[in-house]
Amino acid sequence: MSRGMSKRRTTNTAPAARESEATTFGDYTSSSRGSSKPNAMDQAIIEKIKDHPCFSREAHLYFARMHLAVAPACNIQCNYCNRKYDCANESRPGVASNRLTPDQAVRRAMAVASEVPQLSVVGIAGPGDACYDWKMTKATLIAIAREIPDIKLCVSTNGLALPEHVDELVDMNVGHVTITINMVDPKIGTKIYPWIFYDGRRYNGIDASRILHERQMLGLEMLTERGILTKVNSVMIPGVNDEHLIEVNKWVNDRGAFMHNVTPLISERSHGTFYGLNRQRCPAPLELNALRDRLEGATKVVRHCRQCRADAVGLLSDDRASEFTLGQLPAEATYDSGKRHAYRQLIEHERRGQTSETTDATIAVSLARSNATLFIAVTTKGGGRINELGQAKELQIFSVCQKGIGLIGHLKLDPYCLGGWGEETTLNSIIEALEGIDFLLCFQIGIIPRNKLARRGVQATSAYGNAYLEQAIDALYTAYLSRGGFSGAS
Ligand SMILES: C[S@@+](CC[C@H](N)C(=O)[O-])C[C@H]1O[C@@H](n2cnc3c(N)ncnc32)[C@H](O)[C@@H]1O
Ligand code: SF4
Ligand code: SF4
Repeated sequence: MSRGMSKRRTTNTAPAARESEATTFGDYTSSSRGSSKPNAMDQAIIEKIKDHPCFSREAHLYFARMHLAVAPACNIQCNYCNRKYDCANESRPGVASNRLTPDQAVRRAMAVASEVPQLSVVGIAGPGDACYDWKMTKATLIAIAREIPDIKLCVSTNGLALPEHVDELVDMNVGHVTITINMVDPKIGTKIYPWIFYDGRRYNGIDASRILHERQMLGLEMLTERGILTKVNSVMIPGVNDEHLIEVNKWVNDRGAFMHNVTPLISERSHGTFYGLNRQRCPAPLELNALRDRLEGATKVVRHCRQCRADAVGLLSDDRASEFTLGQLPAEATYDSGKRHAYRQLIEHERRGQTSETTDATIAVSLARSNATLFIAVTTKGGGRINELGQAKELQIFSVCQKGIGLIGHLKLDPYCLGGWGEETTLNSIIEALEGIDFLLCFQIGIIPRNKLARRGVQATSAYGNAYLEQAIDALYTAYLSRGGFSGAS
């Protein structure tokens, strides 16, 4: 695996799942821990998150977001960010193929809302900072709310300019905000932020980090007081803030953050960032997973974030931004709500189906007695099913143990290697990415790739093709336990 996943064959290593309350709106599908019905959470909050793909793990299977890249300016510098570097094939936060004016953004949103039935959220996640580039953000959000009244609005910010806009966010009915908080100790901040621009002047060093920290905490407290759900993003930077994020988690938990989304640093020399040029390493997936497992408290831990581009469109696992570039938009902006409304009706039915099938499958797991933890990769392009026909754009990685099923993360596969399982380069790239994984569940797989994977210790099977992910993982785990461990793939 490209970012260093080590091989696991243990039966009682640290479980990936937390023992906290679990609902299908949290990070884990419940198993032996009890009900998967959503009554463990306040109904008003469920209403706010149930169709927000980033604030609910379950919702990301069914609902889509779009980012409008209207806010290019930023008031701080992070050592991992370079918004000038864009590769259309690359999915990374802070990059966007085109920066949009508010008018262009509204036209794009109306086109997407007419064509993408799953769309439920429009957000501004840069490419700079939504609260600093406030005029652009505000003009865009007001127009979107007018043209697509039933859409949820969302913004992402580093927090420095957040406090002065909190009341306007409330007035504009922005229900969800993300703040990136990478430290609560300004000394650590000096290793992440070389400067900030605040109150008409530039600050460097410890002063910059101290001001940023104070503003972030104030902004979070203000949002909590006003009932806006806040997700805190933290970038895990090994050797800089990895251990410190436990402390960050406590602070944001105490200030009412709804979710904590620890994401891995993305850093390559070609990005031209300070970290990239200085060879700062990125965390390995299992390292990230271990840190997420250590986060305590009421704040939910996010495991399904895709670290999207500033112009992303669609389901988190199936980006459709290339279908809605500026050049493809109709000159006249019109919005037809028909597809979205029809989809919402269908989805209620689909959700009920998944809940009952998943519950049936989890009962079987609860009967088994074992400490085994398995790491399982699945190919999917959305809808919560194993449904990708051999052309995996990404793999989702789950752990399963007696406590339940946890999404560890996802691995994007090389976009130049998408020809299908039969091609040598594709296969090698997939095998490389699966280092440390016990099973691969896919829609179909030939004998040659299956054997190649087996030689690397990965048992591949298409026996669960088109099944719901959690149901398939539960069934596989039960079968694995019943035959007493590894004994060849089906
Ligand atoms: C591009 S920023 C835009 C919003 C806002 N300026 C902020 O920083 O929160 C969106 C998210 O991408 C993250 N990000 C940017 N570059 C990154 C990188 N190289 N690795 C990991 N996360 C990154 C930021 O930390 C932030 O959480
Ligand atoms: S605050 Fe956001 S946009 Fe600004 S430099 Fe940091 S990551 Fe990039
Ligand atoms: S970056 Fe993460 S939180 Fe933001 S839209 Fe993508 S999945 Fe959601």
